[in-house]
Amino acid sequence: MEQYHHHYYSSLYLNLLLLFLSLISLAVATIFYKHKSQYHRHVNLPPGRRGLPYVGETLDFLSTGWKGRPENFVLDRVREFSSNVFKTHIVGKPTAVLSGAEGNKFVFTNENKLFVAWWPDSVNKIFPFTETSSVAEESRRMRRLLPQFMKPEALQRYVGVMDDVARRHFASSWEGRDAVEVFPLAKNYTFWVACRLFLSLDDPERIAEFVVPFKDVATGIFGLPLDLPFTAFRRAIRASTYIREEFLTGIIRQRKSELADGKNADVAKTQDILSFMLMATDDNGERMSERDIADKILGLLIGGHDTASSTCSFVVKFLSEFPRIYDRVYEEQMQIARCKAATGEMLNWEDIQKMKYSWNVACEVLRLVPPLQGTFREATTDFVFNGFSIPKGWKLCVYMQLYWSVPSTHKTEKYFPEPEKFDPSRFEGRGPAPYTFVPFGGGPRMCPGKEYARLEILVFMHNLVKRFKFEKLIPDEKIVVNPIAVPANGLPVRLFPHNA
Ligand code: HEM
Repeated sequence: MEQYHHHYYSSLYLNLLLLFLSLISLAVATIFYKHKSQYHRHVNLPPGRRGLPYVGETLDFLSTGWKGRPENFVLDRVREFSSNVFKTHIVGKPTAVLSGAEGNKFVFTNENKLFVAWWPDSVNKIFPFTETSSVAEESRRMRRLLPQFMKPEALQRYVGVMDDVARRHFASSWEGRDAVEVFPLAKNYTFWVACRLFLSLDDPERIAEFVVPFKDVATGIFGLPLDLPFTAFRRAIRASTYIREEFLTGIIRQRKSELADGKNADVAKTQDILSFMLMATDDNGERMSERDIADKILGLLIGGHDTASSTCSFVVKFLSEFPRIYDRVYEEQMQIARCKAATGEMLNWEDIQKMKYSWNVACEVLRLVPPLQGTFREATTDFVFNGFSIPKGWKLCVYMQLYWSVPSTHKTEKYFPEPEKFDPSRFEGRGPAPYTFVPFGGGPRMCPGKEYARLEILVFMHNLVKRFKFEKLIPDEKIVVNPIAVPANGLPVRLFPHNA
């Protein structure tokens, strides 16, 4: 009996051992096969480097931005590999960087077929909505909400409101001063416009309290996602919570009760984005939660005021460097201003249509100092771009603002003659070639705030040149990109009022 048991157990052990060994070899074979097939499937990955373990080439990527030449990260590699797509490892993931007009065209025309919206983890931690939903879904929801707010009738209405804010902003922060720091003031202006149009908030002191936390959020978004004390990232997470809980929730609740009581006589309030979000319903007839509204408005306030304030500031920089261009902008704006002088009437939609030269100047500013250098996507399927395989799951960094490309001829080609020269006439006539000038992106995901931004930049230019000439106080002030292009020292200028 004992012998039987012994025999029984030893053969059981032997069988188990054999089973175990065959499972292991099966697993090894599967992994090997998978790896091999993956390797073969993606044998033609784009050229490029992985960089250091974990951080990859992230530090290189960020430091070129801190030095004010973010394009160098891309440009150096485009030149080194003679390719307008290369692989790298930034934001903690394997990434393919696409650039040039070919890259732009490919991304704008294959949106949602080959890739979807994606943001680095750092963005997801600062905007916590993505814990319960995906970036792609939230982006779709935002895009469904915005057209109502950005439709032509609404935009036409905003011109006068923007002019009213600009007049009060210039009167309180520029007039009567010998010198100002332009960038913080431009931010106050665009933030005030956003608070007024999104939330019907019009008290400059209350608005000013929140300028700093908003700055902290914006600075932390694309930095290193190190959640440690004293890092910009930790500050951004705190600031985001503070803004949503201290600032937005109170405003949302108050409006909700006003709407419920029906005591909202103020027409502007019923037409702002907050009322719109409170009343909107999704496909199932459900209203948005307070938290959801706070998240969306935070995103809009960040995206909507930081970018445009960068452009307003660089308009001042370039106008001070090119007096002839300043004179032409001045002439154009004064023709409009003179018609209004007698009545004090606000700017309107027709006036904006007359600001053609001024808009060419702003476009040239957007070309030379684009507020956003690029954007991200995630590949939802394997695909091929310019002969190179991009595997499913890889992140794409679309570097939209590179005027250099390496077409199949391997010859570096320029889209803009003398690309470093400030020349607004490039935008006259037919303007730049398709897919070369895309500061607002393109295709289905093009910036929904483009027209709104155009209006607020032009209204700013009108109010600026109507009042002052100016001179830079730091002649060779650097530009830093962190993550939005800004003047390193805030752009201090001396003011010369026209009516002095
Ligand atoms: C000079 C000013 C601005 C510039 C240069 C700019 C540029 C851009 C760019 C390049 C994108 C990314 C497109 C993509 O991923 O393909 C974007 C997206 C976006 N922008 Fe703007 N923008 C500006 C102003 C504004 C304003 C004023 C608002 C709101 C009022 C706004 C709202 C948005 C939103 C909500 C998105 C995300 C769209 C999505 O997820 O599909 N932007 N913008």
